[in-house]
Amino acid sequence: MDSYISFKDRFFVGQSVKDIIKGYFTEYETPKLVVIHNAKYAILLRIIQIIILAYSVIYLLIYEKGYQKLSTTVASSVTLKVKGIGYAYTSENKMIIIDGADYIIPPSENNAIFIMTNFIQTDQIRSTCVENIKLKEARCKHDKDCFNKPFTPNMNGRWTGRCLLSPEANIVNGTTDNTKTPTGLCEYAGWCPSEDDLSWTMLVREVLNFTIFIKNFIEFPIFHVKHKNMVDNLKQCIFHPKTNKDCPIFTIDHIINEAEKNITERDLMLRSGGVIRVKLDWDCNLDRDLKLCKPKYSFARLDVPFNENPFSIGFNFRYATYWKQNQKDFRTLTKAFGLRLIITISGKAGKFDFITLTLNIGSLVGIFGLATFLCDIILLHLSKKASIYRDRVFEIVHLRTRARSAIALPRTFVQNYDAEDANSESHSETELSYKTPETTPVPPGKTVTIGPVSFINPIPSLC
Ligand SMILES: Nc1ncnc2c1ncn2[C@@H]1O[C@H](COP(=O)(O)OP(=O)(O)OP(=O)(O)O)[C@@H](O)[C@H]1O
Repeated sequence: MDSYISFKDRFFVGQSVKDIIKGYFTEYETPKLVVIHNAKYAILLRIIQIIILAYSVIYLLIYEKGYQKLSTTVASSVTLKVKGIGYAYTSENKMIIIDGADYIIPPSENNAIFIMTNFIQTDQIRSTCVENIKLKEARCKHDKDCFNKPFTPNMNGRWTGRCLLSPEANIVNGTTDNTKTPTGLCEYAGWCPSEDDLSWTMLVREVLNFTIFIKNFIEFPIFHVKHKNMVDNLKQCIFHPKTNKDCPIFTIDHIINEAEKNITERDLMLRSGGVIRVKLDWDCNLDRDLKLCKPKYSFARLDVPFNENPFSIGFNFRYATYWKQNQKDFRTLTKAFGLRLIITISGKAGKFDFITLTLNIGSLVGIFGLATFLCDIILLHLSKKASIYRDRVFEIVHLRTRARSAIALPRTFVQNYDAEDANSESHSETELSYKTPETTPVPPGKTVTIGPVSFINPIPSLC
């Protein structure tokens, strides 16, 4: 019995494979079109088609430059140079002049620059001295208070274990408190005296008038195009958003105003430092003259505003310069506050490309088919006589009684049939009409013969 079934199965499988192969070489499928004679739906279809056509051609092809090959890969180099003379007053009210070599630290950086706008300088020598009064852990009454103390991040040297009585340590709210046992401060060995950042800070004046030259070279490697942000006949200039847009030299005032609109915040940025992002955005149409391709400059503040009371405000760092005198080591410790400008370059370029154009036109033709799809949905599901249209569009094929049920209705029948409203619409061939593919739900792999026509496995329909 089993062997009989397996033989039968094998026979049918073999037969099916044979049918498929035979069908593959003797016939092919082509979609059948149904002409819908109905002015209302035909007009709706044409309107949708016109909208799609206008959107595709005007927006996608022309406005979005669908005919161009795009590249966002850009190789770039930036050099920055700041010029301007500033000045500051020392604690002795002496004016000192500060130039570019003083306030640009370090002299050169990659895609960034630091401009010192405020600083604290402390001349120091290697020695032993009293700890900074700001350090609570350094307060002591006896030497043992300073011995074997754990490390604290703000200590200025290695503690020697001695407690130095210090009148400063008894000052509370600006007055000396003589009621309590006099307290002292621990002694440390290291660079003395310690820096006092509550003391005199030297604000660099005239910073807002400093100018920064942003020199940018770019390349779009895909198109082998090189370009720069300087026009050929560039003369000494200062950037102005309306009158001098091509000038790559900006005042610090312009940059800080663009990056921060609040005047108090701007003032604090000059005192405590800040970080500003400078963005050069290139958008080049390589089908036009390369000279027309210019970057857009934008400035934004990156550090947290002071009014949000962040854990760490502004931007600062310390550095030291060393010298020797009478065989003794000296250094000047500088705590520098200032503006750090970070430059970012982004860009895209487009150039006419036949392959891109062909591919985009292909996609647009695909989108065009959306009009018929939308009309079909309305006609077959939302219209009053949807069931009548559905009967005409979808053929139901009964395989077992194929002679009776597998009917492909003749075209004359379709033409004579009043689909929507026999009184209001005629069926002449000149009437507005559109075509929709007709589909027949037949189980996959089955061959259906209707009169002289055979077909295999049609694509499943909307039904
Ligand atoms: N920050 C700036 N503000 C105004 N002009 C600047 C600035 N940086 C450079 N320049 C001017 O732009 C021109 C080109 O500068 P570049 O640095 O390429 O040449 P340079 O001869 O090395 O400049 P310089 O010796 O004056 O620093 C020079 O005339 C220079 O003075």
